Amino acid sequence: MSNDQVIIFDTTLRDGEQSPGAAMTKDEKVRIAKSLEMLKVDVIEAGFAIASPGDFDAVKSIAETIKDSTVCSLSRALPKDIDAAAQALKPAAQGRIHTFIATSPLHMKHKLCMTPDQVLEQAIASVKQARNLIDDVEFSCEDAGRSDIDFMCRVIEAVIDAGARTINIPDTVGYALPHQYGNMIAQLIERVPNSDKAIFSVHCHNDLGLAVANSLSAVVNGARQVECTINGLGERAGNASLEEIVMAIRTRQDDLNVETGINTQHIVPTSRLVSGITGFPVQPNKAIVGANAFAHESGIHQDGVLKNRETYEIMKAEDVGWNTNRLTLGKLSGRSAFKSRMEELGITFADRDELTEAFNRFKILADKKSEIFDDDLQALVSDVRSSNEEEKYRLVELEAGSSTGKTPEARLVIAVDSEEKEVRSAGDGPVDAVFKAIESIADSGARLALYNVSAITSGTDSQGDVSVRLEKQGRIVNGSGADTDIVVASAKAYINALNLLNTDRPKTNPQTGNV
Ligand SMILES: CC(=O)SCCNC(=O)CCNC(=O)[C@H](O)C(C)(C)COP(=O)(O)OP(=O)(O)OC[C@H]1O[C@@H](n2cnc3c(N)ncnc32)[C@H](O)[C@@H]1OP(=O)(O)O
Ligand SMILES: CC(C)C(=O)C(=O)O
Ligand SMILES: [Mg+2]
Repeated sequence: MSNDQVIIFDTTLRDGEQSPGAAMTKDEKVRIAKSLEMLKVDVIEAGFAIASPGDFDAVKSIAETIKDSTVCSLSRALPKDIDAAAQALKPAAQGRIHTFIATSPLHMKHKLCMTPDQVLEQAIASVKQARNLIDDVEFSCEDAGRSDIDFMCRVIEAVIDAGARTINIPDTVGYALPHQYGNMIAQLIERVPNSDKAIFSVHCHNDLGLAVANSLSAVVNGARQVECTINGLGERAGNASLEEIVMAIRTRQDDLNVETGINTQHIVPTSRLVSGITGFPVQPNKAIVGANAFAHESGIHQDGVLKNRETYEIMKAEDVGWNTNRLTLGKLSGRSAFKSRMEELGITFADRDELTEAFNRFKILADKKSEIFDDDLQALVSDVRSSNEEEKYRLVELEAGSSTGKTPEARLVIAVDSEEKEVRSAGDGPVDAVFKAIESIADSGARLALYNVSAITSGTDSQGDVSVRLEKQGRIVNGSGADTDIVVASAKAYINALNLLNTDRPKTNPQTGNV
C-alpha cells in the first residue's frame, strides 16, 4: 500500500516574518520563494497582502515568479483583506486565499469582541467571498488549541459547505500537548460530517518546544497538511520547523506511513539562505541544519561511525544538503578519528609508536584549544617529526615572564646531547630573553636574520606558528615551531634552527620545506 502524501505548507515568508527583527524586502522574499520552489514545497504562504503596500507587492511578485508551488496570501475574515489577497494573487499559476478567524472563547470575547454566532457568520461569509474569487481556499480556526471542540465542529462543517478545501487547526499559542492535540484532530475528522471534503492541516507554535511533536501527532491522527517554517522561524518561539517535520516523516516513514514530496538535498542551502537574509543564526545543535547536526566529537562515537556510520547516525548528511558528516577533533577524540583525519591529510605513521607520540601531543594541544583544525595537525606532526630526528638541542622546560616596569626574564631547561642544562637570561622582551638564554648555552655565533609569528588558525586559542631564520658564515637555515604559547613556539623554532645549523649538510626543514 502506498503512503499518503503530506502537503508541506511553508509560512517562512508570512509567520516566519512575524519573528521580531526578521522583516524582509520584496526582493529577499522572492529569493527565498525561489529556493522554496526548488525545495518542492507544495504551498508558499508569501505574506499578508493587506498588511502593507510592500507586502502586497511581495505577494504579487512571488505570484508572478513561482510556477511549481501554490502561492498563498493570508487574510482576516474581512472583505477588504480577501479582496487584497485575491488582487495580489492574480498572476499566480496556482493561488490560494488563506482566511482565518479566532474560535477560542478568550479571543472571541476579548480580542474580536464578537459572539460565537457572529464569528460563525463571518467565517462563512469570508469563505464564500474568497471562493467567488479563487478556487483554492483555506480556512483557519485561530487559537484552535484553546477552542471548544463542539463550536469548532459547527464552524468547520459550515466553512466546508461554503467552499473551504483546507481546514487548518492552529495551536496559535503553542499550548497543546502531543496526545491531546492528536486526539483533537482525530475527533474533528470523525465528528465533522463533511470532513472528507477537506484536507485537515495543522499549524503549531513552539512556545513549549512542542511544535514538531504536536504536528507529527496530528499527522498520525489524520492531518495531511503541515504548516511550518525554515529554521523554525515564526511569531514568539517560532513555528514547527520544516526540516524537522520533513526528515522525521522521511526517517520514520515505515511507522508514520506518510511521505512528502520535498527535495531534501535542498534543505541546508535554503536554511542558509533564510538565515543569511534574516540575520537569525542557526544554533549549532539545531536538528538537521545546525553545524553540529552531523558532527561527532567524542572518541567512542567517532570510532563507531568510522566502523559503520549507522552506529551514531539516523540520517545521511548528504541527504539534507551537507557535503558530508564531520568528525571534529578535540580533547574527547580518540586514536581512530585522529589517525583517520591524518590519513585524509596524507599523513601516515611509520609505526604505532609514532602514531602514539603524535596522538599524545594532540591530546595535550586539545586540552589547551577548543577545536583542532587541519593546520594544527600538520604543525603538530612536523613538530613530532623534527623532534624525532637526531638533535643536539631539545627544549625541556620554559618559564618566561614580563610585567610592566620590570625587565622580562626567562628560565629554560635545554637538553644538550641528552644532558639537561638550566639557564636564565633577561631581555628586551620575553622572546628576546628566551633567545639569549638559548644562545648562552649554544653560543652558535649565528645571526638572527628573520623572526616571524603567525596564527595557524583563527581565534585567541589559535596556535602561534613561529619562523626563525639564522645565518652563519653564508649558510642560512629556517627553523619553525608551533604552540598555543608563542614564547614556547619561539623557543622551539630557535632550537629547530640551531639543530639544522648543527647538521653537517643542509637539511630540508620538515615543516616549511626550506633548508
Ligand atoms: C495568529 C496570527 O499570526 S494572525 C496574523 C498576524 N499577523 C499580523 O497581524 C501582521 C499583519 N498585520 C497588520 O499589518 C495589521 O494588524 C492589519 C493591517 C492586519 C490591521 O491593522 P489595523 O486595522 O490597524 O488593526 P489592528 O492591527 O490595530 O487590530 C486588528 C483588528 O483586526 C481585528 N481582527 C483580528 N483578527 C481578525 C480576523 N481574523 N478577522 C477579522 N478581524 C480580525 C481585531 O479585532 C482588530 O479589530 P479592531 O481594530 O476593530 O479592534
Ligand atoms: C493565522 C494563523 C494560521 C496563525 O498563524 C496562527 O494561528 O498561529
Ligand atoms: Mg502562526
